[in-house]
Amino acid sequence: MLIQSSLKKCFPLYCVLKVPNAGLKCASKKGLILQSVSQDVYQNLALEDWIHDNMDLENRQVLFLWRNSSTVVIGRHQNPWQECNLAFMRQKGIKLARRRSGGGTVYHDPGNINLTFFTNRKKYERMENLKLVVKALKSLRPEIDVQATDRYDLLLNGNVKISGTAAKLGRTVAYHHCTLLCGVDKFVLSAVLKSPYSRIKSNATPSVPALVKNLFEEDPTLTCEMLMDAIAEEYASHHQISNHIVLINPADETEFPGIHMKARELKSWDWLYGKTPKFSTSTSFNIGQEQSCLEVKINMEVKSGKIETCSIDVPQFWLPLAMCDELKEHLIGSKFCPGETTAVTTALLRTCTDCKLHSKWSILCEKIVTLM
Ligand SMILES: Nc1ncnc2c1ncn2[C@@H]1O[C@H](COP(=O)(O)OC(=O)CCCC[C@@H]2CCSS2)[C@@H](O)[C@H]1O
Repeated sequence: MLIQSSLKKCFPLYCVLKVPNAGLKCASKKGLILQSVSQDVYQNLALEDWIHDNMDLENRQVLFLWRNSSTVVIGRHQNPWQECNLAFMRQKGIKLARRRSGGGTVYHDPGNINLTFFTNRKKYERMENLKLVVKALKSLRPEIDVQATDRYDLLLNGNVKISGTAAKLGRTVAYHHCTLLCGVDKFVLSAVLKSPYSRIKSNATPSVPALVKNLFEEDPTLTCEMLMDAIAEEYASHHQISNHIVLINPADETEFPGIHMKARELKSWDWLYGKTPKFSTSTSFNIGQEQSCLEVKINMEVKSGKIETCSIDVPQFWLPLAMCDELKEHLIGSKFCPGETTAVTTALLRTCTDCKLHSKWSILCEKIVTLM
């Protein structure tokens, strides 16, 4: 429920008030607490970018609170094929996002809160931010056992992770963002973070898997709203600023000029997949041949998300070398993705009039698509 800012006077100092967008212009010069009304990961990441690029963070600190619909968020230098189950995500409508900060892969849904702490470079202090979150949790549930680790995770009861951290350091400004697992779907979390590809070689940053727990499992009476409000209150009190949470809509181009373009870039194939560090993948599978089995080996090198080299090793008596070469030639230069590969191989299959060879080529093409 939105409360008019004129009601502010009626509330005690650190009771959180929520005001719509208009509050941004007249907001405190020293510090600001923003909360997104959108659960679209690309819009929210675009808003992070927008704040980073456009707001005066030299003399002002900003806390941004946001949640997303089902999404896997990979780090800036990661390989999505290596980190998650893309086929499962496509099937379930789970989004993929690549953030601008480094680090590992996490799963978001509305049961996960994200907190972004913007400061100037000098004031960038991840441990201080995490201590603030712990203090907020303790203000709600004094008995809760949450501690920050030296890799800036938050652990519950000393052994299960409830928060992961990443950061982006600019020349003059910086942000630290972290998650807070409140009530995410843990079955989906573990299913999406399991990659089906075991044979990818790359220098991409690997994630550090951990046992996770939701805060709601510890205390089912907590809610995301309660937790966000408690963190906002603690932030306001710590920075001695107004306890208003300004509700903002990252889809509002008038308020945030240029934000649509930022969101479009974050959603693009070139950013999501094309930014993957170069990798190679190898696979082998068997094809039933009358009473026996034939082994097929495929190796590919993928650069900027596109197939750079490709080798397909099948016995020549099964498929003539020339046909293998033709398939390879068509694949090289195309995107390492099921859509484009299906289009390429379908066009190629149309050129084959020999029924038997067509079906063999087709088996091969189908297998290649499942690799993606
Ligand atoms: N939502 C969430 N929160 C905490 N931990 C998680 C989550 N999802 C998965 N995991 C666990 O963390 C590891 C990966 O840990 P790892 O340490 O490799 O990576 C991170 O923690 C990155 C945190 C990024 C935070 C950003 C803040 C705003 S946008 S995303 C994964 O394999 C799971 O075991």
